Amino acid sequence: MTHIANQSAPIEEPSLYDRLGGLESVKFLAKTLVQRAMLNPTIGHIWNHKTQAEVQEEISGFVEFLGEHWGGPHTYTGPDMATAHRGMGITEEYWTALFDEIVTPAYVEFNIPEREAREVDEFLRSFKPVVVGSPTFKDVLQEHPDMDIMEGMESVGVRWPAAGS
Ligand code: HEM
Repeated sequence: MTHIANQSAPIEEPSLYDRLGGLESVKFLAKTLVQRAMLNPTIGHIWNHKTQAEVQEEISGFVEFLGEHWGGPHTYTGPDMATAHRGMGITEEYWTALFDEIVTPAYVEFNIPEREAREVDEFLRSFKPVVVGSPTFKDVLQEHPDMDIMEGMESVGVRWPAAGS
């Protein structure tokens, strides 16, 4: 008598990526969130001077980023989140608008089950310390008109996120 029947591989939980519905769902989520962010009265201005290509690239990068973290077949090659948002001037108010007016309502509207919605929400919110609080790069320059732009805000002592945060 063998025990082969008991030795089957443990059943692997499907990834968040698959539970959300795979590539089409993640793409839809990424493009809808960015589209609504651009149209939002509180944060839309951040995209005022973005070109079509820049916005399209941002969405592709967002899909790669979410796909990689959520267990999909993606590799994100863009900048880390602090670098991507440093100098953008994202405030607490903008963050609240993003979640209260765009992200949270989307869970209900797109019938994302409670467990998946919670995982998506925890994931997105975990980036708050490296998305919120940077001054705009132009504000830093105006305060330090002789700053070497290529050396960045760090060169005039503006460190964001602050070390250890
Ligand atoms: C109010 C909050 C936010 C605003 C206004 C915002 C805005 C932006 C903008 C305008 C870009 C494009 C940068 C560029 O063209 O160089 C960008 C990049 C990006 N954002 Fe956000 N963002 C916010 C929050 C978040 C959150 C919570 C995440 C989740 C992790 C996120 C993920 C990304 C990613 C992955 C990119 C890089 C895409 C790439 O370069 O490949 N953002 N964000």
